Amino acid sequence: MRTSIATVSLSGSLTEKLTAASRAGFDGVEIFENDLLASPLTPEEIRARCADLGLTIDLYQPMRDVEGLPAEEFARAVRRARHKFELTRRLGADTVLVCSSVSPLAVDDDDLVAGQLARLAGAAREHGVRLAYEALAWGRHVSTWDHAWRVVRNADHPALGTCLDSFHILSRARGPEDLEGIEDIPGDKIFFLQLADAPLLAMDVLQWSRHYRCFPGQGGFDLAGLLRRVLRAGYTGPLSLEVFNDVFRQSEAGPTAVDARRSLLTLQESVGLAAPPAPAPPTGVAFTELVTTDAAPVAAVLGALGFTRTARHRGKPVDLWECGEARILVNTGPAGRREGTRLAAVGLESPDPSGAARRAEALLAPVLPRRRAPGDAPLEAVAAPDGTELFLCATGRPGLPDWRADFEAAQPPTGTEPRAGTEPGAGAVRRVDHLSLTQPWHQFDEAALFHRAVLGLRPQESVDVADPYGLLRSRAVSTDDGAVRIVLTVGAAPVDDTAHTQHIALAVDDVVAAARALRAAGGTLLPIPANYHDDLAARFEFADGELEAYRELGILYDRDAHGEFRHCYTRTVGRVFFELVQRDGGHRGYGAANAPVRLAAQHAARGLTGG
Ligand SMILES: O=C(O)c1ccc(O)c(O)c1
Ligand SMILES: [Mg+2]
Repeated sequence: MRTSIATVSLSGSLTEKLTAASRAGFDGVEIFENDLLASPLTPEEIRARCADLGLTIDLYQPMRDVEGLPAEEFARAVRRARHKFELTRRLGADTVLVCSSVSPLAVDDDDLVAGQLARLAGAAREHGVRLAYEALAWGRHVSTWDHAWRVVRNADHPALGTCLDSFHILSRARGPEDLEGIEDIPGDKIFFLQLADAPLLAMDVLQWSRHYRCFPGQGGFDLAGLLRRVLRAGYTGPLSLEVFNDVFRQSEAGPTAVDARRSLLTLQESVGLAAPPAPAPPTGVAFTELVTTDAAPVAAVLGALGFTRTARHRGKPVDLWECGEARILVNTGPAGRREGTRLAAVGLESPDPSGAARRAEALLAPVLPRRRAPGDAPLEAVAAPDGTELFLCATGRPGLPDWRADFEAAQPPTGTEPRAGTEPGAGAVRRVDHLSLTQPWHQFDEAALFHRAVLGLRPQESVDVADPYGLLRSRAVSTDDGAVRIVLTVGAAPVDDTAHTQHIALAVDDVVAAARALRAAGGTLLPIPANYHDDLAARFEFADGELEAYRELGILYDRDAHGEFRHCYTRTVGRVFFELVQRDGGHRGYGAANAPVRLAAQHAARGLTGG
């Protein structure tokens, strides 16, 4: 089916919006009135611009407060409407959207509304256009899809149909019973379908709609369920995104349009209207790559965590450090990169690297060159919205390129013995428990959708985390078995350095032993205030000596219905720090309850070191 996007969903000038919609692959646009009024282009020029860009204009909108009016008011409304109909014709569009009235003058009289809509439709037809009547969820008298449809049916005019808008429908639906009957509307009387999702918020519906709409799959509505009903009704018009969102209004139109199309493709896939290569969810973390201009502190932390440098890249200044199944690449080149230390790439074990890359490509993810340098193993890689490079790996799988082929065993440097003070095994790092990646503030919803749609990870609920200097939002995406867990985090505004951290959480069997071993090897743990442990003592019962060990080492504790979570943190190097995690009994969380204390402790630690 054809895809379309309302210009109100994108930022910038009308020209910028049209260009972004076209580049992202949309077939058409809805022109929002303000975008036209503010444009220096004539309607004919807008029409020509769209044609040049390969876009049709599928809708002009909105017309407001034109129905259910006293006679004199209605006569004025018809005059206004004729101007809009003519404009719509000049744009080369054939449909004008009419929102249900919010005017205090509007009368609660369905027959009057139907009669006036029929007269407006008659006038519209004289200009070669038709009217799509949409119930705003806050309409004065008409506020539900079935009410709008009843009026349209009773008006019985060929140039009058209804416009279904998923936000207005689903924001008011108490359950599937409120959607029953959509599939019985004659398909050719559904003149238009607007799609928007939204997070499930308990708030005034107008504010909710105007500020919090998001692209399908980024909120809590069952868009696929609604779309199936509309398709069953026989609707054949465009699938059009109409998203009012404060963040998108401030973000670059190009990436937003790509995010929008990815969302729509994923929705189309879920109802059988598109068939990108099937998802091949990752089965583990092959490696994490840190890029640093300051290798010594990174090596010191990794050494204290029990990692050993086992191999070096054949052609680049990249070291492989390993401990258990956890592998970390430390990249110290090329010179002139951004200062500091950051997590630049993640290798994900993929059951089908090329299939996963083809899916990513079909869902508009930037696919990176397979070889980064001559001689490198040809690895499939895509870029996440935040720029993190995601390599799709087949470690040790015969017949497929192995990233390790680029590495040769390192000569153990003299004097680096295995970490001092470790009883083998007790606190040893086993593997990566999770990665936590701070997203640019305007890409949080996009990131969650990307990881779900492109990688096949399942998003969990989003949680708010208080930071002393702001509020973070955090949302985990993971495989069902927990083999890959990524926590996406974002600050409420452009973030400072601390909020912009990334971290690697390492799974251990015994976090107390791991923390002691780290200290014995010269590592530093993030100190946690005594008040926190006093509070823990009041909330939980611990075995003798347990809490004392947590106090001493800065270990945090959490519990859910499934099990327990014990964790502590290293110092931060550049943007990166490490967490040691003991996850027992199938605990599903990430220590979100402890995050405010951790964030405050990190701010305090930064103050102390002045860095
Ligand atoms: O918020 C509004 O006014 C508005 C306008 C036009 C629409 O199609 C809509 O869904 C909402
Ligand atoms: Mg709408």
